[in-house]
Amino acid sequence: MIAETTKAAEEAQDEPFIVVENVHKTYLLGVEGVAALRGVNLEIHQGEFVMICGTSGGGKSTLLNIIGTIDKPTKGRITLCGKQITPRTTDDELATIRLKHLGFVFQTFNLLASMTALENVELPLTFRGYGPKRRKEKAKKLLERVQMGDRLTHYPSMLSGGEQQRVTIARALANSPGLLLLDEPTGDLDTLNTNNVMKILVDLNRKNGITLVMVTHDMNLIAYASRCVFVRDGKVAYEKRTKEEDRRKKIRELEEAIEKGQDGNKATDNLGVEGKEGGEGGEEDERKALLMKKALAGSHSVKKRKKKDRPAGGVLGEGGEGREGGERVHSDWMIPVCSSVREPCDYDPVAFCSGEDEEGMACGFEIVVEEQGDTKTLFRQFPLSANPYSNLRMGSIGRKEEKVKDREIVSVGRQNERFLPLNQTHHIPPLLPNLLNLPLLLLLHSPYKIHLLQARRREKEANQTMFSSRTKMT
Ligand SMILES: Nc1ncnc2c1ncn2[C@@H]1O[C@H](COP(=O)(O)OP(=O)(O)OP(=O)(O)O)[C@@H](O)[C@H]1O
Repeated sequence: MIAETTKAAEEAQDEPFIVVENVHKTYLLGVEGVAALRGVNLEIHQGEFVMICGTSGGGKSTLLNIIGTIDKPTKGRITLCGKQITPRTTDDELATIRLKHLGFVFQTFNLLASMTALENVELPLTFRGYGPKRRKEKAKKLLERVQMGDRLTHYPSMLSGGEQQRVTIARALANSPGLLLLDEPTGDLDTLNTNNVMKILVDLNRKNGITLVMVTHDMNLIAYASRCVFVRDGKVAYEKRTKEEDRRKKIRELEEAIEKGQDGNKATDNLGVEGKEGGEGGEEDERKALLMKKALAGSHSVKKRKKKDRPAGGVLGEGGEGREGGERVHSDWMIPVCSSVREPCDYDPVAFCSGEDEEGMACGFEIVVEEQGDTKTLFRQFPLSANPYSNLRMGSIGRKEEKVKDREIVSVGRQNERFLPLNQTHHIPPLLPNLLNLPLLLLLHSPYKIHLLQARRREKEANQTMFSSRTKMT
């Protein structure tokens, strides 16, 4: 009996964790479309660390997004954790798979600038209904796991790129995923930070048994993985396994490099702000307040983004407002959310409500969802003292009206308006650069059904087309 059980367990282990069968993906663009994947076949087993490499534009990110269910194949089949995914799989089913099994890490850190490291990690736990005490404890543990226990109250702008990426990894681990999908997680990092991130990933794989699939351009990294899959012209060109002894050697070298590197770099690692946990000191508080104001105003440094010129995964717009080369850059992507009064919803809508203070500075937001006919505030954050509704630009919840008095929302109750129309969403990018990550986070972490509209390149075009374009690119 025991022998049989063991055999069954071994066979289960032998079952591939991810099966990609003849997967095609064509993006609808122009008359012909873009064939990003043209018949990919791939199997990945539990506990593997697989890198996806290959030429630029070859289809790596598309493949990763399809494995991660944030994009759907045009043709072909994916089996993920024993569940078959086809073009007919519903968004609800996909959300459940993501919530149960998957964690995501992207090249750009996607942290919310107005929230501390701890709060950023708490966010997915909030979406999942954890109470404040429980989620704080869990978020703290996750941050300690990525060696960020001494940066809990730091805002993203106070953290180095590598530290921000570690916070993102902690956030991706919030739902205890069996599979972590990473799209060039070290693409924006220097060597020291790349080493730190790689060490964490290797440990997650080897010590915690988490399966990793990572897209990278960096050929120096591939020996950390057990296998590398090379993708070219929308197909798997070839695969290469790393010899276990080579892998061990590479990891040993990594550990040595970290030991040597960290001593010399610690002081400059976080913009000179040493981790003073919960510091009462006036100077520290002032510095934090200033950095936070800057972050909210979108003036924190935004690194050049490799994929700036197209929406990530074909689903979400990237961009936002920031400074590049000292210039203020406005996003030309729409924030792809919300339903409209003009078009009745056939899904649970999500609205963003945001406000700005007298100086026009973004100061808060909330997310409202509708559940069985009732609206409910899922998340609310008004970190600055100004009245966030003094100049309401966007959103508003159904059958309810909100007023703000002394920083607290005191009443609710407006009739006949569910949400502000979509044509007002173009106010958002200049208003809340910070918010651009929210649709992505909601998509990845919330159990709510969210219907994302394809981001449109130009506002003008978007204003004309958004009401009719409800569907994602498939
Ligand atoms: N949303 C989109 N709309 C239209 N075409 C897209 C979209 N996303 C990707 N593509 C196209 O699909 C092809 C594959 O893109 P993908 O991002 O998967 O490649 P990649 O191998 O990850 O590239 P890179 O290494 O440069 O990041 C490219 O030709 C790209 O231009």
